[in-house]
Amino acid sequence: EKGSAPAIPVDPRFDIAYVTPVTIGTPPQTLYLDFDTGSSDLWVFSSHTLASQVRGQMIYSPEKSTTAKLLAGHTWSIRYGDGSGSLGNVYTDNFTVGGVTVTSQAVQTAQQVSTSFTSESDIHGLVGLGFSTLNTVYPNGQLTFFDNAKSQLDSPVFTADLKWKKEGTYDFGFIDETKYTGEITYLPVQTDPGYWTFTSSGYAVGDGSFNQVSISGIADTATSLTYLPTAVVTSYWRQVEGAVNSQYYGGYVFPCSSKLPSFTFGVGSANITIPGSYINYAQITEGSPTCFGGLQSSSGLGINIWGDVALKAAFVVFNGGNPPTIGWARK
Ligand SMILES: O=C(Nc1ccc(Cl)cn1)C(=O)N1CCCC1
Repeated sequence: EKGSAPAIPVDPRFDIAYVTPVTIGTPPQTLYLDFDTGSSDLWVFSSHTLASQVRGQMIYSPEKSTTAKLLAGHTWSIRYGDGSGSLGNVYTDNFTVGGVTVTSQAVQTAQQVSTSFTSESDIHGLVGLGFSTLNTVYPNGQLTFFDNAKSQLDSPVFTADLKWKKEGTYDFGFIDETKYTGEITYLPVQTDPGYWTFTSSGYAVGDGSFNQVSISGIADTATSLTYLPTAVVTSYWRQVEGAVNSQYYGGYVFPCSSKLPSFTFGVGSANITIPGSYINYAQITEGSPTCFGGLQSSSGLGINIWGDVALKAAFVVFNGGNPPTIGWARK
């Protein structure tokens, strides 16, 4: 089996996130979910979510699905790197993405969600695509959609072709050669504790010289920006006149009129170049001459994160084979 589904930018003014249509249950209920390689819970806004915390989201109602089964005695609770979170209980039901169906997928129904989820009406939940070891369901951890689907896929892979302010694609079970140029460079993945963790071989700012330095980080499709070591980020923003690391705004801001340099990162002996335009993330407020950078320091996170700002510059293969690897190609 194989399948494809669109990755639609939420608020295409600045690619906050990407959502993908899925159907759950019988008859099928359609929701738009944020596919997240940085976590491993599949949770949705539901008929169980506090009414005061639902603001326009589509919801999954298990009581309207003839194939839904309560996973009795199971609960979940998750906290993300930006401080947002959700919690609730668990059903199993049929779950379909791009024509690939998993029967009896654990679908975590939210009873509570934090304010940032309530205020984002275009995101109706998340599909975790990290390793199942990260799943928060208690007392028995559940498998991700990808882990459940893997055995029925033509190849145990999924790919991410995210795009700048445009609709991209998630493919399952195959590698679409038309989506990239040149070769795919595969790197080893550290699967402990459960992220797609790989080591980049270095970086260059604009047309500058390449700095060979190992940067271990996670590929995270649900993190909007990219967070790298302070030394790397400082050397980037030093090239932008008027850029400052603002305590007030919580990161590097710069004059929106700036022409930003590109940022190149190494993947083995190859490299990926993020155009400067992708690093101009957004005006700090509507109409402001000050913009917020898409490349920020990871100090304080304890982890480097290659988020959407980096991922959308590449075609990325998440290979769930034995051993798992991650592939990068230019496009
Ligand atoms: O919070 C996240 N990433 C993240 C991590 C660190 C920092 Cl500073 C900011 N963001 C993340 O992946 N998600 C998934 C759903 C909502 C947020």
